Amino acid sequence: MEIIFGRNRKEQLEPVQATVTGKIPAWLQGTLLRNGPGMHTVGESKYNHWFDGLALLHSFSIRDGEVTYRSKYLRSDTYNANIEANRIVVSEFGTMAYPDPCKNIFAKAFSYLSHTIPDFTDNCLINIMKCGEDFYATTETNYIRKIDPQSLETLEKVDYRKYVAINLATAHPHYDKAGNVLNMGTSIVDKGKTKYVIFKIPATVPEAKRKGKSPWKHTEVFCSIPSRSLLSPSYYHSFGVTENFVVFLEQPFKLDILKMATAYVRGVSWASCMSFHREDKTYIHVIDQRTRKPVSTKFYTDPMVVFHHVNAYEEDGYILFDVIAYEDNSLYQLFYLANLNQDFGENSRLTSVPTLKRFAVPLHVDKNADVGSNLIKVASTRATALKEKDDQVYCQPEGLYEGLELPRINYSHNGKPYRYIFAAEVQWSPIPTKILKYDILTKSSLTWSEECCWPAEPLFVPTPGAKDEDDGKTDKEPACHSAGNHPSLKGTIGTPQGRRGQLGGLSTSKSPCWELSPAPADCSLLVPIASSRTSKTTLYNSLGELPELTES
Ligand SMILES: CC1=C(/C=C/C(C)=C/C=C/C(C)=C/C=O)C(C)(C)CCC1
Ligand SMILES: [Fe+2]
Repeated sequence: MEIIFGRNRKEQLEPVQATVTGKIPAWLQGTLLRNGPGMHTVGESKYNHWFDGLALLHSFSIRDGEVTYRSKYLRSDTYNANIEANRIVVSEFGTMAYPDPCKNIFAKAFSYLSHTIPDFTDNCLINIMKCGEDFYATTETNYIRKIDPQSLETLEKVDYRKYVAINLATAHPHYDKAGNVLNMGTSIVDKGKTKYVIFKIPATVPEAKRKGKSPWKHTEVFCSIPSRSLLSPSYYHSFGVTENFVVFLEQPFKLDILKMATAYVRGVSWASCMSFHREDKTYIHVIDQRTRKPVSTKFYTDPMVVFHHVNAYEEDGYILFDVIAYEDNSLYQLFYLANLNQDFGENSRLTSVPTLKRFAVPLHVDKNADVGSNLIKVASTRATALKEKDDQVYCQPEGLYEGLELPRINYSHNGKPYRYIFAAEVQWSPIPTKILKYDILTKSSLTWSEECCWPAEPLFVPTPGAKDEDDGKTDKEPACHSAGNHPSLKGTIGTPQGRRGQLGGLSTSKSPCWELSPAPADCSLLVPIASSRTSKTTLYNSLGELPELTES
């Protein structure tokens, strides 16, 4: 089987009716929005990395047991400039581009250097964020783009920097019950300091307070944590929250700001300005949401690379938090299109397997505890936290499961005790073949797979009125499709099958990106993301589009 990555996708502007196999519960009404790279070549020019591709928005509208699919490219300034020039003119994660065809790099470089940090892309391909009633396509730069969730049209561009001093922000915010957004970003060399900023975007602002101003004006800095280094802040893709705390990992996967400031002149990509420092530690910052200050104990663990926090919660004076950890940054390396397209089998092997790890952090450290003693006294985990000198605590995680990524949970348990993780199973290859349900309590797991199916990030939607954490199926409705009939994988949702083997998939969002509908948008459906009996299958993964697979 030949696997072709980075082939440009056509947008599907008119909604098409999907073929539904099985039966979708009648109460399932809503739209699943997904985002990801869809175009990797513009004219003769090609992006280098899969994360560079131009954002393609997808929607799956489910109503009365039927599904319609549509897709549309995000009309970002980046997209428009590229299309107009018929070549890539805006730099992305793995591709440095030159707007001036004569490559008059010096004039350009001066203007960049005078700002230290260049103007980044607004190609928001990673996720969809909900702020109040509004939806935004997001990436990890300072720009996000409002979108119309029905028509998938691109609306205004929001520059975070106007409201909070950050240059980068995560695409995995958290949401509280009221829908307020909690996110983190990095402020680079601003007034001589580099710091990580936690900020809150209110879901709504009363008109009296708002006085006609944009609700963004009410974005509030919650806390900021100084970076250990002015010129090499950590890269992070997500963070954890509990009811009272925020957990932030300052990991030794870092951005080199000096390299970034000169990348344009040197003709290298942003990705080349990131490196893993395996000799360094990973610092675990715990921020008390009530005082808005980091706790004073210095927690740390061994070097690792984490993209996805799964969940975190408080138990008996401890914080337990779960992440998918790697031993290095090989994941990013793997997604270079050159690696993906050539000899896929060998070049696409991860050098470290993504592993679910549980950490435990004590909230009260007994000053008199012996140096070397384990401060973790909860029976539920084998994770340890060893007391050291000078208020330092060395945390060692408990390894729970190897070979999973794109984790999701029942979001009503976000920040709270929980038991189940839904994820894509990935062993040594970045292309998942199974959906996994992992039970943290019994340490047992269930998987679903089917021939010619490459699942994306699963999404758990609870049954309306569900009591059990993993109740995502109504007894009145049969589960859909073959996978849905698996009694124990109930509640996991893939994306409905579309026409001619076109299937949807993936969203990296941590919150339910369902919108609209007076009926509850909850769902308990498991449909394979990609299941086609035709010889051509188009898939989307958690980043969006997966490659086209052609059977030979
Ligand atoms: C453009 C740009 C960036 C883009 C990063 C991207 C696009 C990351 C995607 C990560 C994903 C999808 C991870 C999945 O686990 C940086 C490096 C933040 C900073 C410089 C400018
Ligand atoms: Fe992600």
